[in-house]
Amino acid sequence: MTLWRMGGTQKSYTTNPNDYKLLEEVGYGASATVYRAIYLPTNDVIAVKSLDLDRINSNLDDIRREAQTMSLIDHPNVIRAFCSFVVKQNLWVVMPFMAEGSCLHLMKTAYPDGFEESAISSILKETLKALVYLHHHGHIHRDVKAGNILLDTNGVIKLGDFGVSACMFDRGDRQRSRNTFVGTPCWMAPEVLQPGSGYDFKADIWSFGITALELAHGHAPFSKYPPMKVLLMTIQNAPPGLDYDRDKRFSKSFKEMVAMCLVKDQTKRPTAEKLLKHSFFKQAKAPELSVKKLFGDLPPLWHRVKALQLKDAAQLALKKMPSAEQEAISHSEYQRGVSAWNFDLEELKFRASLVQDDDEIQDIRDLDVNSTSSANNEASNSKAATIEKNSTSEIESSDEVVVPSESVSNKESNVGEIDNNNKGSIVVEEKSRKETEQPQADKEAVVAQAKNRILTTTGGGGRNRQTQSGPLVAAAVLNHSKSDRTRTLERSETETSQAVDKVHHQVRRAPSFSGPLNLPNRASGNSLSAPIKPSGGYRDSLDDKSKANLVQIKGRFSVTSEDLDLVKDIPLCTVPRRSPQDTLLRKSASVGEWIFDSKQPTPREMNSSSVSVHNNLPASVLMPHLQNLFQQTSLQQDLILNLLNSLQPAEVAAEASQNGKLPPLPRSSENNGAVEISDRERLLLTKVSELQSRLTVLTEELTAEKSKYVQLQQRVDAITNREDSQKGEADAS
Ligand SMILES: Nc1ncnc2c1ncn2[C@@H]1O[C@H](COP(=O)(O)OP(=O)(O)OP(=O)(O)O)[C@@H](O)[C@H]1O
Repeated sequence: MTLWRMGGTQKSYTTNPNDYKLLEEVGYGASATVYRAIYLPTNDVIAVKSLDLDRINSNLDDIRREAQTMSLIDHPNVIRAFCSFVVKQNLWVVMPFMAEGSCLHLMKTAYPDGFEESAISSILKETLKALVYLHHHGHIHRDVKAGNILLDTNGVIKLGDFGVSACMFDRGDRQRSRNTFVGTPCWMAPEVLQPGSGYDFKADIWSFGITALELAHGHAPFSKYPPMKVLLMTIQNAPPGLDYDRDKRFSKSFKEMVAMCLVKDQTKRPTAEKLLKHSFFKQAKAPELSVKKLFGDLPPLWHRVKALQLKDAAQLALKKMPSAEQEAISHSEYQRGVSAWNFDLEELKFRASLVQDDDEIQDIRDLDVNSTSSANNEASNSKAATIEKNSTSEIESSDEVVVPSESVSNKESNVGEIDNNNKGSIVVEEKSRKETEQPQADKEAVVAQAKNRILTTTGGGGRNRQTQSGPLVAAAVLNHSKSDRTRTLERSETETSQAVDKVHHQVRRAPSFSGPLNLPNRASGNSLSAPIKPSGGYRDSLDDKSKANLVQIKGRFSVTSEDLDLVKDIPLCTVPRRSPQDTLLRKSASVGEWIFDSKQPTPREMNSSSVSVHNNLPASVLMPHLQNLFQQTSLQQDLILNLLNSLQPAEVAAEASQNGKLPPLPRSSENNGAVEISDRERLLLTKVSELQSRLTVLTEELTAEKSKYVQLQQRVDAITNREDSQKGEADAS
């Protein structure tokens, strides 16, 4: 039996599981369940964190090395492990019991809209002290968030969960600047997403800023979105912050402090030490004055946890209900943006089924851009202009799914067909890829790699099942354990994530990525080819060019399809042409009315020989392309028709007389116009074939002339040679 001494005190704990009596569950994370427990030899109340080793992908050497480093930690604001040992397939980590749980639990229980500023300043100050200490000792925490800020009944605040912490000063294969991608998406700094660029302790400052927003609003920015979306938002959007107008209840110094943390350029973020000197923290009260009162009237932690679990379970059940019922019941939830994400799920599912890997990210990019607030640069962030709520509300009210079309000729013809009131219909937006691709090339690479990282979790190293023989901070064993998550405190996030994961199911099987991520260091070669739109407000942010490219807007959907390249490869004969009559009748119709119209002929119903050219493509892939092409052709037809109709007869007659006596375009009634246009088309075709015949004849004549010329040249050469030889003979004689 091994005895371990608590840092700074004389208390010792054994590694014999029989000395511990587990009581209630007081928390659960991605890979662990935390219990209130009694240490029987002394009757001390402690916490035991039980980690499922099956879910920990880190090898034991890493754990041990981390544990050794972490065992040196001794700070009043940093939770540390007393000891740890293996029990069956679990690793038990013994640590002090923080009777009020985490700030996240507290907010979920009683402060859904966040804490008041005095409590926030105290909580953040204590957390920052922990970071100063950790950074000073060469540690990056990498998982700073409200869920890891623990409170006890006396108002003591400790930063816990070193599951993903890293030691910067380690030797060997470790680097000063980390290159592993670990953390919780909402709290992750942009540079953490940069492949290969590495990050340092400033990543914790970003997470600290996000945590500040979390405590202020009751949730982290973007927390309702699936992880991949959060990653993209973090990269693309202006940093979130406190809004000067909307967050009136918070002081200027709080807003400034947050803005200082949430600067995308990590070099411009202050160190923890410097940040601690900010006026916001100077004013902070002692936690026992400002924090203790937060949980005065609340039931014991384990009751709260139980209630939260039940609530989560109920929400989960609600989400499994059929959508109609769900929509009726969860109106308030809809307003929070959860259902808004679900709203176009089928749409996304449809798209996910037909597009390769990269397209799914484009969906999100498009939605991201649409959701971005007017805050557009970091300078604005320094003024603490928040985009977080803006983006949320934008997305809540936004169902855009963007369908890009590369048919330039379609552009103007449909501009202005805007119906903003028609929720759920489709926007077809023309985009010049060149415009967006070039300036965003780097970002694309980053996003692609980030995406690949998300979708490919690290494999674990060899896993031994030996008893740990040294003091081990809970954190140490959590490293690399975040990939296969079934439970997380933020269940709603998980559910959202699951919903989106469902969408991505046909593209690849990915685990739920809510909560901390542990992702491979190396990006795969699967690069992202689609452009990223620059940040900006949703529809208002469309620049003039984009507006000019807009084919049609209906409702909040902005549906893009990158698939028209594929369409180009499909023979035109596979596309059923609508009658001109149909064209006239339908030219104002929403694309959305037909593009997913089940009555449209399926590829099988079309010319089977043509389709067989693409028989390696499944119908689900082919169908939308054909529909797109169908649409394209129809729109082009409409455009030609409109142009022809707009021509004056005199002009047409003049043109006709100049160019080959085509009959003038008849000004006809709506009824017979289509037939007359058809005649004209036929005549034009005849004219073209005539010209082609003439061209052929002329080409033949030219060829004949050329051969004549060659023959003549040969004869001239022969004569010249003969003359030369005769002259030579004469000279010789
Ligand atoms: N010492 C403790 N005393 C009381 N409650 C605790 C303690 N440690 C953790 N908890 C509770 O358990 C929850 C989960 O713990 P922890 O964050 O360590 O698990 P995890 O698997 O690392 O979670 P995640 O990785 O999702 O953050 C915490 O959010 C907190 O509410």
